[in-house]
Amino acid sequence: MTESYPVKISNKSTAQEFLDSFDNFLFDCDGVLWLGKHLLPYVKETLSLLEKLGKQAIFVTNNSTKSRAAYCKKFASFGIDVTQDQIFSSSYSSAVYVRDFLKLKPGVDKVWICGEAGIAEELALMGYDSIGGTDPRLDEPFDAERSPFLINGLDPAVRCVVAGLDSKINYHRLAITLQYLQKPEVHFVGTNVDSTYPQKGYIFPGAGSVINSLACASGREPIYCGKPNQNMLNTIVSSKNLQLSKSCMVGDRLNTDIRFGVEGGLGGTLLVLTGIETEDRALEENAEHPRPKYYAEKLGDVYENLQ
Ligand SMILES: C[C@H](OP(=O)(O)O)C(=O)O
Ligand SMILES: [Mg+2]
Repeated sequence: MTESYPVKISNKSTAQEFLDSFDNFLFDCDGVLWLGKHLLPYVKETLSLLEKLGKQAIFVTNNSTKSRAAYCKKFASFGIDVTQDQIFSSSYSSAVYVRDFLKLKPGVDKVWICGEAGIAEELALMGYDSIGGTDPRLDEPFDAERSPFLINGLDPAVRCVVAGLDSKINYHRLAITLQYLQKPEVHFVGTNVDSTYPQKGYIFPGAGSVINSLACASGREPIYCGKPNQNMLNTIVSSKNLQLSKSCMVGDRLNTDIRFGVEGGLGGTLLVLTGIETEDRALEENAEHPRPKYYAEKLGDVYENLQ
């Protein structure tokens, strides 16, 4: 099926056509709604407009640093009311994978985390004990003769490593995570493949860059649970009973968000240029990623062009 040429949302008629085409909007977060602590222009107004029109908003982030509950608090800090069941984070989809696909036994099998608090929190909600992660002893400089994670021996109950974005990544965390990955019976799960992470005025290394270093050292490839993995979309579609043709994925990255929407058979996709991608990339034909159906300078252009 040939892709239609991407339509830029830049006036009233394209904005109205876009809104009228869908009932459900799946929003990526980093690079679409916000850049770190900075809410992007007219995001709040756009979400309010969708609510007024009776449209459904769902939030789908590859960022595993927070749990869904912590994301509710982040939305609230911007004055946006969101319930936990509207949020699907890669910390949650990774915990679902551990529970439903790996079928680890809660209270018996443990998880070693190379990542932030969101992963441990979502695993704990499913009854799993985890070690590593934000344990402050991992902040210490690495010394094989002194690391408590080595001198006390590896935990034999660990059956899975979950790795994600970690702003406190260091050699200690990488070294101990590798010890667990050297055990073939320990599963290797990555929360998301994103090579970079957009912040206001910067692009920083993403989870994929951290996880790739573990893949290189261990010679193993992880299962990635975030976008574009369709397990994540299947979880959303079934729990929300979505009509695919009336659903649109809104993202800032072609090889995760737009691929997720196109491969998931959604009715459409919108690429916004406030995160990772550029207009040239939105328009180029590239075997690496599908083109979006729509694109816009920013999400808020949907609202602004209707005023
Ligand atoms: C950038 C990505 O988050 P998302 O854009 O999926 O919210 C991530 O945190 O790696
Ligand atoms: Mg993003």
